Amino acid sequence: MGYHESEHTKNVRDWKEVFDFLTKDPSFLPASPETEDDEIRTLSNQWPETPPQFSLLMLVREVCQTYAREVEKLGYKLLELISLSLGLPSNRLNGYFEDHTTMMRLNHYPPCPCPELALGVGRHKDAGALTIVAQDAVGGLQVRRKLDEVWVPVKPTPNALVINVGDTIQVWSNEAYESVEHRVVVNSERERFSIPVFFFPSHYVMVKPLEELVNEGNPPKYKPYNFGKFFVARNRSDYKKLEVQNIQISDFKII
Ligand SMILES: O=C(O)CCC(=O)C(=O)O
Ligand SMILES: [Fe+2]
Repeated sequence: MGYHESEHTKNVRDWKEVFDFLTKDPSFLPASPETEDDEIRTLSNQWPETPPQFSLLMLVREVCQTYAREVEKLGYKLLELISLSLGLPSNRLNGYFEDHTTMMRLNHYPPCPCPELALGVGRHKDAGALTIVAQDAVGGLQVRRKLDEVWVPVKPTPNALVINVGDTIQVWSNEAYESVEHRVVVNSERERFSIPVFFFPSHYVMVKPLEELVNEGNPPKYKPYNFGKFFVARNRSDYKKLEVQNIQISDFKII
């Protein structure tokens, strides 16, 4: 985990640079998406080793970690509210996050000379449970309206956070909640900053519709899948050809 500027969405380099760090260090993910490969990879943050005390670097690290801790509290609160809204005990989802792989990202989208030819982030759905995003006043985040497939801007609101429901909650809730498709457009004049915190469950969690929510009248809409394998496959497929569809939860849909 650290700085890089080579994120791709479907083999197109995103017009952005990022700094990523794990909120739980170390975290664990499968080494590969192959089901027969049970090797686990250890991920660690790459903070500078010994920054001088009271340096700007030290301050940035502290501010980032404090912010992440607070947003994590909010994330768990939201998971509790989602559980209650589904008629479940408030702590129903907590066990899935014991060895979570939650990550915070600092996004910088520089001005782009040809914004019509590039995207800050190509269209995608977030694979995890929830994403909590702080964005500045520039704008650029868009969600795809299901009704007519029009891209609708998510207007920046001062002092407000954007909450994205991810694929995992769509499956757990058996589609009571839906993961929204979104993207980020860039512009030629103003740089943009955003800070998403991605809530990812433990890599070994088998994601499937919660048993309490399914019955004869509402049968499970998804087959179980391993979160870590799904996540790694999703990241890998971002480097495949444009025509190749990313792995999606629809691949596990029971029709
Ligand atoms: O920059 C944003 O507003 C959101 C970025 C995003 O969707 C992502 O990194 O998954
Ligand atoms: Fe996203």
